Amino acid sequence: MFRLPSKGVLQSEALKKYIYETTSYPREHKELKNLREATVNKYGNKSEMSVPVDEGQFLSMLVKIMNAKRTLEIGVFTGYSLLSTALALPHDGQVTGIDIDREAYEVGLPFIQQAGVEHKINFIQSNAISVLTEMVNNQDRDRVEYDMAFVDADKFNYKQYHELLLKLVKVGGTIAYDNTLWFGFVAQEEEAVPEHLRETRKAILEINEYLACDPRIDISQVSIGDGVTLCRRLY
Ligand SMILES: C[S@@+](CC[C@H](N)C(=O)[O-])C[C@H]1O[C@@H](n2cnc3c(N)ncnc32)[C@H](O)[C@@H]1O
Repeated sequence: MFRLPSKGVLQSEALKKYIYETTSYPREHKELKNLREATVNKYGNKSEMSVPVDEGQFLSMLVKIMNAKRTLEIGVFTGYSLLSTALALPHDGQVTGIDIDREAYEVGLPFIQQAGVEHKINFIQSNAISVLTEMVNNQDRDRVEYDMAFVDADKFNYKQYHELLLKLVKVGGTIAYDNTLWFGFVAQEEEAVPEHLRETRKAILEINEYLACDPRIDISQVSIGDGVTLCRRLY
């Protein structure tokens, strides 16, 4: 009798390679490819902090499906997800990207400029918690509501980001949290997890539980990249 392969097989490196080669790489924007290669050249292994090419396309699709016009990004690095978003936004759309590290953003900036979308980007070099807190405090004055937010920064602050973003993203809008499957280690016993990944895994397990119990949102866990949790604000 035919039996379906186990989930482990479905998420293998071979399958990832198949997805990249058949769907992702052929449709990757030239400047995203250039930015990705420049990031690898400059940062080596650390370049793995960038969202992978299929996740960039997923974000782009989300922006388009939602007809998003104003979005937030927490954690920019060299800008792979930022450029994916900016390319997907309409001409008068804007993504506000927040990161403490301007140097990394400047590695990606020439490719953003070459792609002709710099005008859609508002980069803020700062700690994201203080920027978001200020945005919430100035909300009456600024009256800006965001359609979408993508969170890809310090995992220990995800709960705080969630509380702030629920005040900034409009009802019906989406908040996407990256890395919520943490290399698959969320599903393993602590002893099986390399020691340097345990603390972050614990923070991710906590936020996953927190989000799963939150009645203010619809939720969907997506197994793309390192896991993306999609939350839709209900009220
Ligand atoms: C995983 S990387 C982001 C990758 C990016 N989304 C991409 O596709 O290239 C995480 C980024 O979060 C930034 N970061 C960490 N903690 C932060 C904080 N408290 N406020 C702002 N940025 C922060 C780091 O400087 C780093 O660039």
